[in-house]
Amino acid sequence: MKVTIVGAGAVGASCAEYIAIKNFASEVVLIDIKEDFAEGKAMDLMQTASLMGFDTKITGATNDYSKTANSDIAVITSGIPRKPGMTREELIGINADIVKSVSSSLIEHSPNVTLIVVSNPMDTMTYLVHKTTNLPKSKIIGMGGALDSARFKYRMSEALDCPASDVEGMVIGGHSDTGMVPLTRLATRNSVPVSAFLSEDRISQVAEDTKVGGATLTKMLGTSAWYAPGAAVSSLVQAIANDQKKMFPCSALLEGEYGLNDLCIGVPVILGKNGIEKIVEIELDEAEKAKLKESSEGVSKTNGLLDLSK
Ligand SMILES: NC(=O)C1=CN([C@@H]2O[C@H](COP(=O)(O)OP(=O)(O)OC[C@H]3O[C@@H](n4cnc5c(N)ncnc54)[C@H](O)[C@@H]3O)[C@@H](O)[C@H]2O)C=CC1
Ligand SMILES: O=C([O-])CC(=O)C(=O)O
Repeated sequence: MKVTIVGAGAVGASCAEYIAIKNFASEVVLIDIKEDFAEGKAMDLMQTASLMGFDTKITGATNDYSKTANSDIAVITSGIPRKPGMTREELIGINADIVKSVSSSLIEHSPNVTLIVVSNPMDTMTYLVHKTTNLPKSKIIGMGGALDSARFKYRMSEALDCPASDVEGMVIGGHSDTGMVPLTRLATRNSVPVSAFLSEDRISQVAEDTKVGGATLTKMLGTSAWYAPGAAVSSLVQAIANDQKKMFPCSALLEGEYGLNDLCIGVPVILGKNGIEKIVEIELDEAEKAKLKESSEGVSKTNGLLDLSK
């Protein structure tokens, strides 16, 4: 199993580290445009192999896509992150050109690759890859919901004063400060609805904290987060690599599902060796449907800023 990660920055390197520690891939190639940067990150990570007990071979390359040839899975983290006070949508100008050229170079050397798009604004970058490549829709996956759901479980575990592993929950919708739809009605602690333990106000607070999870960390760190993003990507990569058939909310191209069309947005999908093997349509109540619709309008508005004629 060969995995390429484009962008050896904070998220890309964290993702490579978690993939290596989980020890399921034979090879990880890191690519960056900064001279020697990916090579340096790869060497640093390889010097942890004997300490952490993994056999994954990590190499780095500066913009040389021949090194990525025949990758099974590629992750796109190249681009700029936001600074405090910015929205993810403000990154579109620079990141769209980067994502377009990177996805085309990847596919040139790995025509059967499954792509995981991370660069922001992620739902729109995922849509851009659909519009500008010939990959089947099952092989273009946007990562956002897996991270947002992990943050939702973290916030819920804080409210419940329990380990996050006791909590089940999912966030669908756009990966943006206002567009996320945390499904509080369906969240449970060991199968018991969280409403059995928490007031409506406390549950709403968890949902609001979840939605601004990325912005909160960006304010604290001066740039956006990387550990949980890297871990979330590594879980998607592992689900595909090990054909796990696990369900994650991912940004997928919708063609009528949830009453939505011609956009990529976070919905539950089954991930296996063929990428997105199924889009799962769960029953939403009227309020959730309305929030997802509103979220989709925000994503479509950002998609409208893309120049698809180039
Ligand atoms: N979807 C999600 O849930 C998340 C998305 N992000 C996004 O991921 C992206 C990366 O974030 P960080 O790793 O923190 O940024 P970073 O600045 O640490 O790393 C980005 C790397 O991309 C490289 N790069 C730029 N243009 C390139 C090109 N054409 N080819 C190859 N490499 C190139 C840069 O040299 C840099 O090393 C940002 O757009 C950020 O907003 C970050 C966290 C979560
Ligand atoms: O907040 C950001 O800009 C990066 C990101 O998508 C996240 O951490 O959720």
